Amino acid sequence: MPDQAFDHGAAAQSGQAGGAHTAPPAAVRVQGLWKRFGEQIAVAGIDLELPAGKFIGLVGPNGAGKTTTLSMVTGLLRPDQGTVEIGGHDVWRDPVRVKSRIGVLPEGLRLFERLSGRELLAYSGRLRGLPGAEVDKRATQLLDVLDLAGSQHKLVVDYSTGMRKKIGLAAALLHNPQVLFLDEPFEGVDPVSAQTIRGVLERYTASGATVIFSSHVMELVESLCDWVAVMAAGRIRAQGTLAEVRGDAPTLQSAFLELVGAQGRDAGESLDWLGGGAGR
Ligand SMILES: Nc1ncnc2c1ncn2[C@@H]1O[C@H](COP(=O)(O)OP(=O)(O)OP(=O)(O)O)[C@@H](O)[C@H]1O
Repeated sequence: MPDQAFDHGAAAQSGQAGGAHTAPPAAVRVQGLWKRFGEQIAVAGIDLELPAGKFIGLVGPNGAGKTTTLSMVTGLLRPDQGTVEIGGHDVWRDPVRVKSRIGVLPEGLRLFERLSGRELLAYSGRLRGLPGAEVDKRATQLLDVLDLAGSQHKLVVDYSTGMRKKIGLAAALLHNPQVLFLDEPFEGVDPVSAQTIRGVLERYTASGATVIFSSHVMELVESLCDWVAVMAAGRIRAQGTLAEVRGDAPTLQSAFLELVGAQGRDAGESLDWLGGGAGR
């Protein structure tokens, strides 16, 4: 069970007007977050209030600003402006406290390639301050559940894409964080491994923890998440429960296309050279 005191702090400090029983406490609170890279505004002053104990999807098209947002929220990239609180603590003012309570699986994860999977977990666990015997126990269970036990002594450099995601997930879960951030956790993962990852995450949220993951695969988000934030061109276009964001649309995919203004873009005449027969 994650350390609930942390989330209670969030409830107390998230300033929920109207008092008791109105909304679940915020796991993550983002206010006025901005990031610019030269001329490019990647994140344009977003506000987010992500409830605790939920499976949350941050969705948006390529270049929407999801990775930039998650990097700023998890203390990996300094915002130009704005604040981020996790469990009521400011990520940039109180980074050690916050980082001890979160797990992160970043995009383009860099791992220690010359360690075996088990050594990587042992190293991560000790870095997190866990006793050796506890690290061993947790690592054995995670390797087993994630179907990596047979490859635990293989070097990470020899792992496949899906195996890398799974060992990265194990490292992010080892210290039993209260909030887990995953950037595109299912990208490049086969259906069997995806199902395994999904099972682990569902079990984790069932204990009261929060998962926040980015994706552009709507079917996946629709089947996994109870809460969704839609991002496009650096802004949040909608946030709320799956039902609220979907509205009257038949699927999240169609609601999403409407929200990001991408409906009906087809190639028309512009790709008239493309195809088997004509013009050869
Ligand atoms: N380090 C950087 N330097 C310059 N521009 C950047 C940098 N990182 C991101 N950007 C730009 O910021 C915008 C948002 O990028 P970001 O990677 O956050 O989007 P995303 O929603 O994660 O996209 P995708 O789904 O394709 O991964 C893009 O226009 C991108 O080119």
